[in-house]
Amino acid sequence: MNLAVIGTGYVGLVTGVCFSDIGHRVTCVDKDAAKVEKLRAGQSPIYEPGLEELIRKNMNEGRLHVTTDLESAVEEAEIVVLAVGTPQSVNGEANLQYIEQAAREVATAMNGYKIIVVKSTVPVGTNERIAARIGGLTEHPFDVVSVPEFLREGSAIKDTFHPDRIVIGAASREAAEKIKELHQPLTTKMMLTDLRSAEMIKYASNAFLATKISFINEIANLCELVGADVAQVAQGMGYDRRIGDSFLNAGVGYGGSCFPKDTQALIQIAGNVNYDFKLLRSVVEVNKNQRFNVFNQLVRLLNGLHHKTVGVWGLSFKPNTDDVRDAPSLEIVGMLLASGAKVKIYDPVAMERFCEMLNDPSVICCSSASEAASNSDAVCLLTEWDEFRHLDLKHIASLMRQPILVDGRNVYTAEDLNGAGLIYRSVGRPMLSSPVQEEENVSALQA
Ligand SMILES: NC(=O)c1ccc[n+]([C@@H]2O[C@H](COP(=O)([O-])OP(=O)(O)OC[C@H]3O[C@@H](n4cnc5c(N)ncnc54)[C@H](O)[C@@H]3O)[C@@H](O)[C@H]2O)c1
Ligand SMILES: O=c1ccn([C@@H]2O[C@H](COP(=O)(O)OP(=O)(O)O[C@H]3O[C@H](CO)[C@@H](O)[C@H](O)[C@H]3O)[C@@H](O)[C@H]2O)c(=O)[nH]1
Repeated sequence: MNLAVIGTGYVGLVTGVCFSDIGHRVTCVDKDAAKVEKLRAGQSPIYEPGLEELIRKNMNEGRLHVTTDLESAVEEAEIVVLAVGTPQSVNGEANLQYIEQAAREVATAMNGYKIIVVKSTVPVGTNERIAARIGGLTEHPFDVVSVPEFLREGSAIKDTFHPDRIVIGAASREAAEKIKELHQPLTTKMMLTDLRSAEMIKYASNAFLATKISFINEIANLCELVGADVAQVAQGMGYDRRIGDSFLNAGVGYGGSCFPKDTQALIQIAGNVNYDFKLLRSVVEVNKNQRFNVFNQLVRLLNGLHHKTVGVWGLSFKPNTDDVRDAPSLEIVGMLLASGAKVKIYDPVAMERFCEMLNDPSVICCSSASEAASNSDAVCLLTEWDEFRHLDLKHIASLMRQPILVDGRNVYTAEDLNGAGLIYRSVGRPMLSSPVQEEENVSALQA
């Protein structure tokens, strides 16, 4: 089949690559000419393990094309996939200007029947509105089908080639069956539903996962007060198949381009029909506060931050991506700088994007975790990149002015810390900080 994919962000690009890899002819369209040029040179505009290789393979084999020419791509396609951004507006609602613009452009480029697949995350009722808009601009027949995307950044390829499920929302049974056929090589776990339910499934899924994270973060905060270990608690809970063991990692809270904006958007969707989604409002509030925990620990341990040097390990909102959209690191580094600390940052891939987004020249960029720790009064770990798991902590402690490590992602075990000489704090695991050992570490420091 011939597909046009509009938007080459995470979703558009990975979708385009996936469908070309299973044998379709795909043209990815983006209005950002620099992105298109980069892609044409075989370079991925985003860091995602395995993506660049797949882009090159499918381009070389002639199935994947990239262009800024939306009109020609739509003319040639039987299926047009909309995968443009739906960022957060100032009032929390999803900003639909890009999807509306893309729908208008697709409508005016149509030259015959098309199935228009909406993969962008859009509020309930949007697919119907898009259909009405397109219908007002073209004489040609078409169907709009909602196929929400569930991929995770950092594991986007695996999630797309082996999805847990494909949700297909449509008013036309025929169009839904066509889209089902398209996904058949990827999975048999497909659900056909109406447009509004498909739109709601996406928001409800993200809101539920965000709820799990805020729940375990609250349990972590409680564990600290009562002397229990949240990692043990999560493990014990996870054995219950009704609960499941995923999304129970306590830490600095969720970030990224999806959970923060989609939880806010669902609160707004509810608000628009006079429903107060109390639970979700609390989830968001708990998440906001969770980012302060690491900061407060540093203030306590260092007796204030003025003229102190703090190393920061990990900046992307999660490992295996260079995405820093709504990353907890942005807020935490901002607070450290505002409190008068000197901040030394390190991330294996997200340095450039982070610095662009933070836009504060006083931050010190380092090329390794040990460089960020050198002569620092404390280090805080904000993203659990694999390379941080394999550091020689004793050596790290020896480089620091004060051997203080605040682990915002519960990366290290008691065994890792044994003999490292660190004053260590994590999230909801008070048992890991042995007061006797720490007193010895502090005395050694004062001597
Ligand atoms: N990022 C994720 O992991 C993820 C996962 C699931 C769902 N989603 C949803 O998918 C959608 C896309 O997210 P993203 O992160 O891939 O987007 P993004 O914002 O990173 O990229 C969107 C791209 O679309 C392009 N674009 C915008 N309007 C265009 C137009 N009229 N013509 C051509 N190109 C146009 C932009 O230039 C940009 O490159 C959002 O609704 C998001 O909520 C994202
Ligand atoms: O136990 C956990 C799991 C995740 N996180 C954090 O939650 C955020 C989101 O992580 P994850 O869900 O793995 O990444 P995303 O790429 O944002 O993917 C989410 O958002 C996408 C966009 O809507 C959806 O498609 C995915 O299904 C959904 O998992 C990150 O900051 C993680 O650090 C935790 O703090 N604890």
